[in-house]
Amino acid sequence: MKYVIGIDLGTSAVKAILIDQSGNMVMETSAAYPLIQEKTGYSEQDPEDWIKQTKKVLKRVTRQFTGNVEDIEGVSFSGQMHGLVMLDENNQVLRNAILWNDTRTKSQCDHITKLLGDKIIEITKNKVLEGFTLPKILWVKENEPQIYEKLRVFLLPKDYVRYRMTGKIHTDYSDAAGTSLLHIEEKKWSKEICDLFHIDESICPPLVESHSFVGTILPEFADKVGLSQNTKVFAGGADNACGAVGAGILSTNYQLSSIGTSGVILAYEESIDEKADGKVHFFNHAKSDAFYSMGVTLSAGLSLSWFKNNFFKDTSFPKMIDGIKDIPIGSDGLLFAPFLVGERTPYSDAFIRGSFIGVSALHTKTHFVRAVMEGITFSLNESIHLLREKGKEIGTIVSIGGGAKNDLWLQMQADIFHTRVVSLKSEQGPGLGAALIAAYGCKWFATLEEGAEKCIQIKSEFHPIEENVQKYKQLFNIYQTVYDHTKKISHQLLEFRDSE
Ligand SMILES: Nc1ncnc2c1ncn2[C@@H]1O[C@H](COP(=O)(O)OP(=O)(O)O)[C@@H](O)[C@H]1O
Ligand SMILES: O=C(CO)[C@@H](O)[C@H](O)COP(=O)(O)O
Repeated sequence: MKYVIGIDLGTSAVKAILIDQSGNMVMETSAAYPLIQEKTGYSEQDPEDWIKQTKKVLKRVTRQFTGNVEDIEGVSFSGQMHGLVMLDENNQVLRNAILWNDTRTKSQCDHITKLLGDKIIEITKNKVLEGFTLPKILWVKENEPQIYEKLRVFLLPKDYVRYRMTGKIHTDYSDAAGTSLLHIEEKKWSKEICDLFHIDESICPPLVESHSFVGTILPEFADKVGLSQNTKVFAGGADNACGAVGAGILSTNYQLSSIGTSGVILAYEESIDEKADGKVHFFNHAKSDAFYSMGVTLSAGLSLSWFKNNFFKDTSFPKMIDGIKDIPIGSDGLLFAPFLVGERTPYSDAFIRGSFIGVSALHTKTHFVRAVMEGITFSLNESIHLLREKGKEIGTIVSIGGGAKNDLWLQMQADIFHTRVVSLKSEQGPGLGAALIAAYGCKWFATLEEGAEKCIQIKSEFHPIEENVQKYKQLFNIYQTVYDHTKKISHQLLEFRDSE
């Protein structure tokens, strides 16, 4: 029996899964690392933490593995998108990685948008947002010129881990798509954008397909983690693209809802969107020459973890959530907007902040838990709303990520999204997607679709309950007015805080 490993470099943790050639999930393990938030709006990680924890999960896999490690034929990656890792001429890391949820780059985004105008959407099919990579590069150029001077190549997070494993430098199209530097249709780094911002194109890593074989494991790395040096390494993809592969979003029949640190609603696209307007993201898929549209809630799982860490520290997620059964839909008039770190879809506003509205003397801590979960799901529903407006038919939604572990939340998704929602045997969509990419690279399957068919198993399904749907529709209409009503107050509060 042969095996492959999928490594998902998430924001909160790295997860590794081992699958066998029959499509069974043999092992699943994870190791966490911290976020470094030196100032408000900043979000960084030390790439060395990724390496340490990736080695730890791989060691765990090989220690528990009862077969011959030579039979672990391939490895591939899924990674948090957009993060900037800067390497010098000796491929040494120059500074902490600046992550997708870091919002320090407002002025760089304004500058890019001013200089490029409509061209940014024409070339990259997306607006430029604070989280994307190009504005981060420009921020370092302006604010840390001594570091920028030494920059020889930048990588996305999972590409750096793969580099340390293989000694080879690449990125794949699905991750490159989130940099604001890729010509999405031509699948080339945009010379026009590089030239306009005086960026040497040589800092952009060589581009490959997600299933491309990029090398084998360096002897020292292999020894350390117990893998064979012959294990083949395949490029992998952006976590949302891999999540889509791991959830079988390889045709227009299914859409994806992912509640990780961020939240995502994603729809498969067969061809380039000639009419992309930047309201939702449009990126290259990890499946060759396919694409996807996606809306992002910046603080989805993060909102619930934030709430738990502050108010339910010693309670588990299942126990904390269980109480919401006894709270009615709408949390007795309490509404939450999950803008803890700004919001992407549909507002693209790094400075909006979250709010609880309607707090009254009858509300308990558990009302707040329900309100947080409802607010996150309403935010995701804004992306569904935009996709429906674009003419997308929302059929069955496959729910993945930490949020898919809870049946009450899955039912809430079905009721708010007003569609059938299914959960999978493993909610680790991106890790499974990475494993499927490795398996496809190893030629276990003729297509990714065939692999998905064999490996993805539905666990349970949830149908909208009409009475709930109607109540949530009313509430969603109210939710949609929160941004406009709180924008000015939010911005004033940030000004006040920053003037202190
Ligand atoms: N048992 C659970 N039920 C519901 N939500 C959960 C549960 N466990 C974790 N979560 C949510 O899932 C999020 C983590 O999801 P995950 O997919 O692991 O994130 P990432 O890939 O960003 O590291 C947490 O922030 C938390 O809000
Ligand atoms: O910025 C985006 C997508 O554009 C995020 O979805 C990141 O890719 C991080 O993902 P998680 O760690 O939340 O899975």
